[in-house]
Amino acid sequence: ACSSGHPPSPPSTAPVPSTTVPTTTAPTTTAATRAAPTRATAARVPRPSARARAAGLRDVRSIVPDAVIDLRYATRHNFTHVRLYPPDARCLVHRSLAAGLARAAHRLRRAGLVLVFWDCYRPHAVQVRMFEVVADPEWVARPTRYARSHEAGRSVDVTLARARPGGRCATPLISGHCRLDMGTGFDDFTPRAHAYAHRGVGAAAERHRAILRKAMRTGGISGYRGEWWHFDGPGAAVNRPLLDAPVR
Ligand SMILES: C[C@@H](N)C(=O)N[C@H](C)C(=O)O
Ligand SMILES: [Zn+2]
Repeated sequence: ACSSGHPPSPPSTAPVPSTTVPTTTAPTTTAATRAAPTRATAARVPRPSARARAAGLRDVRSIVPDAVIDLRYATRHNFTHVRLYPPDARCLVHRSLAAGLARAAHRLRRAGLVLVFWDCYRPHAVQVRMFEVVADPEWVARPTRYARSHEAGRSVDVTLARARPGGRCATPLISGHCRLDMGTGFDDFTPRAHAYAHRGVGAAAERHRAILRKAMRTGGISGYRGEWWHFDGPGAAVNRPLLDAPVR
């Protein structure tokens, strides 16, 4: 469930310099619809805009340096088929998610895995547009007068990839990593996307979903039963004033 607000603000910062690693994309995507995901580096991450900082938002790369950033809503490769964010959008999360994400990423790292971020803070106007396309609160939170969940920067959409894979990828390569099989792609709004779905979800995918949930839970971040990729940080369900922060 989510919230309400203002349209995304105009750009206020220069594009974020980050390491862009060539990627092999899923066969169904094309260069025209898919921006290259970026892999966070240990290099200094530029500060988010003043408005984002005032809202308590941080660039996730300053929290999880090895995160793979694949913001689908900054491309047309998403369920709306429209680019909803500027191409240089960043993954911004509220500071209340920082410790939990760092902890989850640490646990995954020890297993040779990295977090891939599909979505983070989401401006209210984008939530409104999404709900116009899929008006089903099970899949897209209904916008209200308040900021919650993604609109408050307190929820993330994530998947897993294996770092430094040896050999070929059975699943698409992303920034030199093999994405793990999770049973469905992002925003697959079918029953197979339910976090605990069994029918039509392979044994490996079920295992991978459980690994992701467990790591996030270690960081106090709860999975949403309705979508295996959606996770809520502390206080995500609380109604808060709408944020007026740009996504870059
Ligand atoms: C749209 C999907 N990625 C998502 O985040 N859904 C939840 C329910 C939301 O909109 O908050
Ligand atoms: Zn989500």
